[in-house]
Amino acid sequence: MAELAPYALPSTSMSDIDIEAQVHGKVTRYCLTSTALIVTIGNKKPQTVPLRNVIAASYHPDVRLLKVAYVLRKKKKGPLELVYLDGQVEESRAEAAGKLTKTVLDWAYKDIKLNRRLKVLINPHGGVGKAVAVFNKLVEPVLRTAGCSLDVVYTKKTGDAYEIAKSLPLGEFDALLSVSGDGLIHEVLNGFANHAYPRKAFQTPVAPIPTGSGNGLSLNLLGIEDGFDVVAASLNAIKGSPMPVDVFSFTQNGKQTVSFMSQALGLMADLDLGTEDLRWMGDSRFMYGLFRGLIKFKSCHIQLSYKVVEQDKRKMFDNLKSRRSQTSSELIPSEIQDADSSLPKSKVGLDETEGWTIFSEPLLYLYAGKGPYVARDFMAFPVSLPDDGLIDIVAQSTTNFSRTDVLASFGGAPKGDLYWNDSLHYLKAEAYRIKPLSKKGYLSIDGESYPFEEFQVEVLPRLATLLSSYGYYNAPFDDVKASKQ
Ligand SMILES: Nc1ncnc2c1ncn2[C@@H]1O[C@H](COP(=O)(O)OP(=O)(O)OP(=O)(O)O)[C@@H](O)[C@H]1O
Repeated sequence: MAELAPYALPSTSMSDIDIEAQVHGKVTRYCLTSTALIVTIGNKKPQTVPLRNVIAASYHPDVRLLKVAYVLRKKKKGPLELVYLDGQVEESRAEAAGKLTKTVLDWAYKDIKLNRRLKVLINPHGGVGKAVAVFNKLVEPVLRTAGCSLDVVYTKKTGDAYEIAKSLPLGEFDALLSVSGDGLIHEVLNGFANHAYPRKAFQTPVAPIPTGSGNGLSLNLLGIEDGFDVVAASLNAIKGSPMPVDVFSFTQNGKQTVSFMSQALGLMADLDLGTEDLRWMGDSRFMYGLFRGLIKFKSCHIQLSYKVVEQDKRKMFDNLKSRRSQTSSELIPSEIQDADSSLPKSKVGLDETEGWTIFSEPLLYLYAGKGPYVARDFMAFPVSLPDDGLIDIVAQSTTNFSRTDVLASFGGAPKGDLYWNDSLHYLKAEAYRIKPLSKKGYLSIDGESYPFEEFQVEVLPRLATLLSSYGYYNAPFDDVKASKQ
């Protein structure tokens, strides 16, 4: 997990909040520092629990019971696990125990609302079909221990999540959790777009709990180490801060849909939609699809045109670095007023041509979207920013480019190395258009299949809200590659 900024804590006398309790007959020592609770059980090695990982702390004077709960990685590369410690405190330390739990709770939830009210949608059939068991065993205990109230709905079919989001009572929930892959989130955001108060609906922070096959959104928010860790995702649901993000307006045959992650054609759509029958492989199916597609090495017959804003790779890389140095307080979403509650109007006409560029090289694939990771093995948009008002477009030309080159450069795909490849056109645009030049092909929108027909995509700046523990996408992009430029 990347380093989170330590909380700025009030000064206090540390000796007052360093106490002992009997936990299952073992003397357990709790010592609060400015960034962590250090717990030493018996003669064991002390556990350093970052305050962000503490989810509950209480003292019950009638039975002199000190209760602390946190999530911790017990093994270096293992998942986060929920730990409860209920300890008996000596009478002489009762006051100190009360003070310890109050201080721990104040600091562990600094600027974060306690007891969040969560709407939870669970797709029992997402990914490898284990969402219900995972929720019951790993997610619900963490959320309940943190005192969250849960309104849980199991989706029964495609469209349920859309309907729920469309009529979500606003103001009743602090966040919406999607125990699913990215497909259900696509439905939720489209439900918000069709809500009676769309802008306000979009202010409901969404937090993914990754139980799908790709889980790109979770990877982008939590990073490669924690992106598939449902306990890390639960911690983000409890403690993450609202982060405004751009989404896209996708218009096809006069119908507007919201896309939040990616649009893919050519090889990149084949490896997603062409591998639906291989869901049992988990996210390895994407790599399998990639190799299968590279063996075929089919050109993608489309006309791409765009309204470009930036295509200097070095500049886009520098912008990424400077965005990461901003503090999260500079990124607080602005309140939407009632009067401004309709969806933003399209600024780009469908027949507008001024300021548009037509890309003329033959393409292996076109990939456009937001959020660096599209899968665990593939950082497709390494310089993507959550709220720059632009869409990142990757156009992989087949000119001067061989199958061997592609395979070689895909070795570094998890770290975004392809970005620096000269035959890969990477640009940021306000909008783009696709005209298919052949009859057959796949079009993937956020991993879902759409007709292989003409469409236009435009950015809807900072419309949606996600919960984030970082305030940016947690996808470190290699500086070493940049310095080679
Ligand atoms: N009970 C259900 N039975 C079948 N399909 C469902 C059900 N509930 C929702 N769906 C549909 O399943 C689709 C995929 O769901 P989800 O996003 O959870 O997983 P996934 O597609 O495996 O993961 P990823 O999108 O990460 O590849 C959603 O688009 C949704 O419409």
